[in-house]
Amino acid sequence: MKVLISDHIAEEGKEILKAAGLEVVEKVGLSPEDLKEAIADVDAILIRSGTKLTAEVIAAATRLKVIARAGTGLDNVDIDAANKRGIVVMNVPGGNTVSAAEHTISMMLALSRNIPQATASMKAGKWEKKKFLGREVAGKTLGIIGVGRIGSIVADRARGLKMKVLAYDPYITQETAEKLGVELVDLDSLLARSDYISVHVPLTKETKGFINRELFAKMKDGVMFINCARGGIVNEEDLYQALVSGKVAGAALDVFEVEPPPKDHPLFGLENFICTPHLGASTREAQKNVATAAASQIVDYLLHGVVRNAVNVPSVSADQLPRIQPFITLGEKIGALHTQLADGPIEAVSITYQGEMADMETGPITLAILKGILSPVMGDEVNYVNAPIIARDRGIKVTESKTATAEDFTNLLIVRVRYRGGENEISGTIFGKKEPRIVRINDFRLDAIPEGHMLFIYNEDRPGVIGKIGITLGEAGINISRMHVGQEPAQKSNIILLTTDKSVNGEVLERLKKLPHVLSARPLEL
Ligand SMILES: NC(=O)C1=CN([C@@H]2O[C@H](COP(=O)(O)OP(=O)(O)OC[C@H]3O[C@@H](n4cnc5c(N)ncnc54)[C@H](O)[C@@H]3O)[C@@H](O)[C@H]2O)C=CC1
Ligand SMILES: O=C(O)CCC(=O)C(=O)O
Repeated sequence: MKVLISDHIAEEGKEILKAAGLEVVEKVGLSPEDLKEAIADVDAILIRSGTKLTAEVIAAATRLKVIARAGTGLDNVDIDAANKRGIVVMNVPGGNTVSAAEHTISMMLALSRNIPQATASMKAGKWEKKKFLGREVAGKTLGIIGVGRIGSIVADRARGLKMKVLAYDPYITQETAEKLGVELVDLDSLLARSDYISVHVPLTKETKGFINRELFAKMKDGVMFINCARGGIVNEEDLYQALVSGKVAGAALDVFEVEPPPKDHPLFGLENFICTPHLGASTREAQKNVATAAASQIVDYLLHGVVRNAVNVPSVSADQLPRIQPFITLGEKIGALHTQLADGPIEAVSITYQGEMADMETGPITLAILKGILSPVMGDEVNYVNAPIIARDRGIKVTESKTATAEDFTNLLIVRVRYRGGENEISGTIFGKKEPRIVRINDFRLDAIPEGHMLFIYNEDRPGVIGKIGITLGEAGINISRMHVGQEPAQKSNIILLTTDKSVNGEVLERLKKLPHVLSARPLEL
């Protein structure tokens, strides 16, 4: 499988991809047309903020399965277009948080002490000591808009600098604010009371153009303003006016509405404006973190089907992942088994998580079950992203429930499927730490490893049936590697699950079906 790297990514990330046996193609700085060509035959793309994955580019990516962002923001990716194509979009939230927060603090201090301006002045041969009179941050008030991952680290560092920190974030609780040592206030109070204001919200429909003329007017005279979050949150024209009028004494931007901004951007002409070219995450540490995490996520998804940090699929947290991964495999196998056992189109799926599973993140397991159900019919067209959409479009009703106890097992996954004309129930568990087992099919108890070419036989419980099946397969040169027999004494019937070295079909299958006391035989691929 092939991975396209279209932005500058730390070497450590590339090494992870190569070590996993993936072909790595590196093409940085492509035009949209060249990107469309380069993305056409890759299975994954690894990007930062430079690559614009528009709907048009995504439409050209006929093999693409995963977009991984070595960083947080995904505003350069058309996620709706990816959803429609069943492409998993992943990011690495948190990997560059400290770097972005430190950059914000650097911007605040650089603004306060005129460091960029003084550097430029000295390099121009001047010694303008008087001109660059600064201000201390100690004892001043910093207003943080959006106290998530980055905003809260900025708050922590600012408190270390002896600043008073106000926060506006309608989505955090008073308790969280207290833990962070910030005073949670409404937006107007923050604007009116802060000497410095720093924005740390995501760019959304709600926050686009959020910091505008009206808000600047409500700020303290001589406030200093910093945006290291996303361009577009601040109206750049309104910021320009506020800087020219002196309402805002200084502003620092790391991010712009259009990146890179036009060379003649009006803000560049202002002495009290400083900027960096989206450098918040550009540290060795952050780049190593995000590149290795994004690369591992690509490997996990392409090679093991495990989704981490996906924005369009419920993610599994890193601490839950080792626990949940075997259940994802089990869920997918049970789903695929159901479709192959159903004698008509599937109408409803009812999933019960029992025992220790009940307190896991079960969302990804449900997705895996749906993917398993749809895969035998749709092949590669279905994945963890589009499985619930396809299921819904096909009128498959999905319900989930959880119970803390699980009969004789520590964990039990019970999937009941109603198809037109009947119902089947399959239960599975994980033995040890990661061995998936099918432990019940309808009323039959068994202990089957769900993998490879299998044969499902339903027969009357009479002596000699198993021997005849073995002989029939042996004569056809088919080797049996495992056999599981489940008994239903009340009905005097058995099910036999065989694992074979080849798939069983055609004439051999017909001969098996005609054996005395064999009621049905069907091949399964798991
Ligand atoms: N300059 C750079 O290189 C980097 C920039 N970023 C950007 O930094 C920003 C923050 O990132 P994180 O802290 O990781 O995000 P986060 O999701 O952890 O935090 C965002 C916070 O904003 C709050 N929020 C959302 N809408 C709001 C609104 N209308 N008003 C007030 N608060 C609101 C949320 O409740 C949340 O607490 C994002 O825009 C991200 O794209 C992230 C990494 C590097
Ligand atoms: O990759 C970068 O340099 C930008 C990082 C960023 O903005 C993000 O992670 O959201």
